[in-house]
Amino acid sequence: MTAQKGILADPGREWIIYDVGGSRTVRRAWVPYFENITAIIFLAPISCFDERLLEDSNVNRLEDSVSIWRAICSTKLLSKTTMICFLNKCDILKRKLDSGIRFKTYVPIFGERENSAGVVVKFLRNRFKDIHTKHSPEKRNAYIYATTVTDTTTTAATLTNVRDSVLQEYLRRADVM
Ligand SMILES: Nc1nc2c(ncn2[C@@H]2O[C@H](COP(=O)(O)OP(=O)(O)OP(=O)(O)O)[C@@H](O)[C@H]2O)c(=O)[nH]1
Repeated sequence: MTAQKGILADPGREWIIYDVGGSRTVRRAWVPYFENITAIIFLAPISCFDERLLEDSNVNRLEDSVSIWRAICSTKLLSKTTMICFLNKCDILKRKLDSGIRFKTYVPIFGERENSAGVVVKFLRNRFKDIHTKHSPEKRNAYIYATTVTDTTTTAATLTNVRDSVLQEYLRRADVM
């Protein structure tokens, strides 16, 4: 795990940003170390729907992201943490779908829906949201964004929304307590 101090769309206020990539085992192992953190931004690379993990060729990469998201959402230590999910690499997803690769070949429950980026993103947004609702130990909101983080202009706008969502959630909880 690498840690980096940074400013997240909020001059004057520091955030500690942790990058917790790595192998499948490492990705799951960090969860208990994040008790009491304010928010998690989970990046799910949704363009990987037709790829398999390097470390385990039996596992689809999108399904791996779904299962880690489920594990994070259901972790009791993180029950007060605001969950933010970036459905990332939308540009690569669009390129793949436009080239004729069928999403339903890899995700059969997608069924006969239209094979377009908009429809796939909507489907995945609902899937990630449903998992969050079903598995959260306590009632809370999830903030799910479709992103292409290499597009720095739209990502700056998304991060401003994220900051506002985190603040609103923080204030809402302070009010409730
Ligand atoms: N086109 C595109 N490239 C991206 C996007 N997000 C990250 N990348 C690139 O993808 C490469 C891998 O970066 P990450 O995805 O952050 O790294 P990672 O988590 O170790 O790798 P993955 O498991 O492949 O996601 C880098 O070259 C990034 O610049 C995106 O939304 N669109």
